[in-house]
Parts: sequence; structure tokens; C-alpha cells
Amino acid sequence: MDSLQSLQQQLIQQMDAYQPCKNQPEITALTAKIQLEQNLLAWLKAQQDYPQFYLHCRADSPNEQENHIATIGQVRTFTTVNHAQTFVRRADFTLVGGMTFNGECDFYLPRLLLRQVDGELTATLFIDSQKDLSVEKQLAGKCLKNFTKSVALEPVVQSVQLVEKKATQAQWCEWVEQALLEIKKGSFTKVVLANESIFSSRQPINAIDFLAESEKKNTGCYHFFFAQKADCAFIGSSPERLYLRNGQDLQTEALAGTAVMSDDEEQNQRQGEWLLKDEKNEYENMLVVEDICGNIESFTQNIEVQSVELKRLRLVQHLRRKIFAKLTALAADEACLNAIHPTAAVAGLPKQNALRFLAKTETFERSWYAGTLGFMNRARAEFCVTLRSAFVEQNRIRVFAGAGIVAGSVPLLEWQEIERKASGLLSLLQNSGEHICQ
Ligand SMILES: C=C(O[C@H]1C=CC=C(C(=O)O)[C@@H]1O)C(=O)O
Ligand SMILES: [Mg+2]
Repeated sequence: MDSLQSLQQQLIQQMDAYQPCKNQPEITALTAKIQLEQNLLAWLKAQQDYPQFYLHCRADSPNEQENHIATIGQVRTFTTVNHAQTFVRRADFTLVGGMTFNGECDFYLPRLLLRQVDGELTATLFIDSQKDLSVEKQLAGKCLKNFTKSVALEPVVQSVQLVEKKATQAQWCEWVEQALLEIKKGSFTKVVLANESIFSSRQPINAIDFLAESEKKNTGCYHFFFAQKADCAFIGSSPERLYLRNGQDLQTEALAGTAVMSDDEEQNQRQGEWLLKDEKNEYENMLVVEDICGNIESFTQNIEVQSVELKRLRLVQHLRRKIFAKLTALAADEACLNAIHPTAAVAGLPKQNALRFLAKTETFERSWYAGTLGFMNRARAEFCVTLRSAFVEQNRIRVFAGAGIVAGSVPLLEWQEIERKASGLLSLLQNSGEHICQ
């Protein structure tokens, strides 16, 4: 019978039989495959090695395959996209990781990578042939120790109390007024301001259970989990694709402009129709189109911007324009990541002026919020924009949300927008209503 045990055995056999030969490639990949539908979050919950990474890619249509990856451990790390891409071109293995909002890179070749596609589970164990073989085998063996284990995912029952919002409603309104003043002066046409809200809970919150809950409720999203160590995880469920590269085919998108979604289908329809016609939201979205197209122009051909559509989520709906292009022969992920991230859906336009304004206005570090996480190999790369995200740090959770400010933005409405975006995650926890301090 196909099971995690048989997959583990296949990997152990390959590892035992492995002997480096002459002209050994720098990395050896041991791979085994079985027919098994395994929940990778439940598997990850039982693993002890770090870093841990999980990505459940967004499927846009029923004929697109659901694609989940989970990784543990680390064999090689890359702190620039250039180094990551050079490695992928040379060795053709899958790197995971991404870039923070400010562009700090953290890409790596994991020790163990699990991929679940369409009922098939593939495990790949990486051995660094340039390092001491017995040490490598020992490290690989350690990663395989809990391989057959998984821990049941449980509902998150903790209630949380608000500790602090980095901008109170009044401060937020001031930030937006300042942004509108800069827009009037011509410093930029758009800036995406954000807020960080800190909550505490009596018992530690299990970040994997929390993400599993979000995966169930916040459908139509990318779901991600990234933890360097046991007591701090970055998680989220984001509707936004940074880009997908299939060979030389590039798919990206402008996702910006927001209205309310609720349980009332008639209201959702009305909100959707309003959103499609609203000038401010249309402008907010078109500036992202302008930004992305301008940034990819020099290394792509045949840029095609699709007509506007609605991307419906559980609590909000957005305007979206998908963008397709063909990469010129040489261009790959280094060009895409550096040119596209951060888009005007999370930073602003012109980018540098907007970034300067954010650096002097926001009173918190965005870190991985509004950054990008994903994977890349020679054939394919996929990255999401890490929105609707939070750091889960035992008894503390820090949630982030932002909104695009353009001419016509109303501070209080933008406040309602960010609060609603943050509630995509927060509504999964019970709010005790207690407010510790502010
Ligand atoms: C910056 C965020 O959302 C972006 C993505 C979609 C809609 C947006 C908006 O309408 O403002 C934002 O540009 C966030 O969720 O933190
Ligand atoms: Mg908006």
C-alpha cells in the first residue's frame, strides 16, 4: 500500500545506496513518488526541522491543478535573486523563499521538499555533494525522522485581545491626509499605506492550525506559511499573484480596488456593480496596470492586459486585470522579481517616491508583509504577494493590512477597508472584546 512509510523507505534506501562518483553534480536529489492524498499542513505540524515552508497555490479555474508544497530544512541559501537564479540555471532544482517588502532576499534549497499534485505525492531529499558525506547523511536522516508522522489539524479556539494598533483610527486618517497632500503636490499619484495590529491570547496559537482554518474559509487564495524557528511563523491567505512563469510565458496581474462582500448575495452583486463603475477604484487599479506594464516592458514581448473582472473573496471583492506577456529568451526570475516587486498594489507610483513616503510615515516594519513568497525552478516559478498576513508568535499575533491611497480617497473609508481586510484572518479567532491598552 502506498503510504508515507513506503515513501520514507524509498528515500532511506536511496540514501544508503548513495555513493558520490567522479564528476558528481554539486547537489544530488533523491526522489520518490507515491499515489497518496496527504494534507501537507498536518504533515508539517509533526515536523521538527526548520526552516519550514508551505505554499498552496491559487487555482484560477477548475482545470488548473491544485498545487501544494511543503519543505523542511535547508541545504543552500541565497541572499540575492541573482545568486538564486544562477543556481537554478546551473542545477535545476526548486528553490523556495522570497523577498521582504523592502527587497531583502531569502531563497533556499530545502533539505526535504514534498509536492502534492492531483493525488500524487513526491518527496525529494537533497544532499550537498560538496560537503562531508557522513554529516550530510546524518542531517538528511534527522529530517526523515518524523517523516511518517502527521498531527491532526485542530480548530483554533483561543480568543484574542487587542494590544495595540500601530496607527489608531485618528492617526491613520492623518497619514491618509498627508498622503493626499503629497498627491496634490505631485510627489506621487498613489501610495499604499498599511497598519499593523497586535493581539494577544492566553494560550499560544498554533500557526499551522490557524492557517488550516484560513485555507478552509478564505478560498480562492494563495496560502503560505514560513517559519525560521518554532516560535515565530509568518502566515497568510492572499488573493494576489505576483507572477507565474511557465517557461517563457509570464502571467501577472493588477489587483487593486476594493468593495465589501458579505453573506447577502444581492448586496454583493450591487457592490460588485458599483466597484466596476467607481472612478476612484478604477484609477487605483489602472495605476497598477501602468506600473507593471512599464516595469516589464524592457524584457517582455506581446504584453496583453485583459479586461477588468471581479475577484470575490469572503469579506471583500477586488478589481482585477490579468496581464500576460512573453519573456524574451534571456529574461527569467531575477528580471521578474526585481522589476515587478513591490507593485503599485502594495507600494505606489512612482515607486521610489511612494517608498520614501512610507518609510517616513508608517511606524512599524513591514518585514514579510507585502513581500513575496513562492518557488522557482528552470521550468516554472510562482510567487504570491504576501497580503492578508500575520506573524504568529506564540501568545501574540501581528496582523497587517493596507489600502491604496489615490486622489479621491476618503480617510475613514480607507480605514474601514483595511479593517475589513485584516478581518479575513482575525474573524477566524474569537475576539474577546477586551482591549489591553492603546
Ligand atoms: C495592500 C493590500 O491590498 C492591496 C490589494 C488589493 C486591493 C487593494 C486596495 O484596494 O487598496 C490593495 O492595493 C492589503 O491587503 O494589505
Ligand atoms: Mg483600495
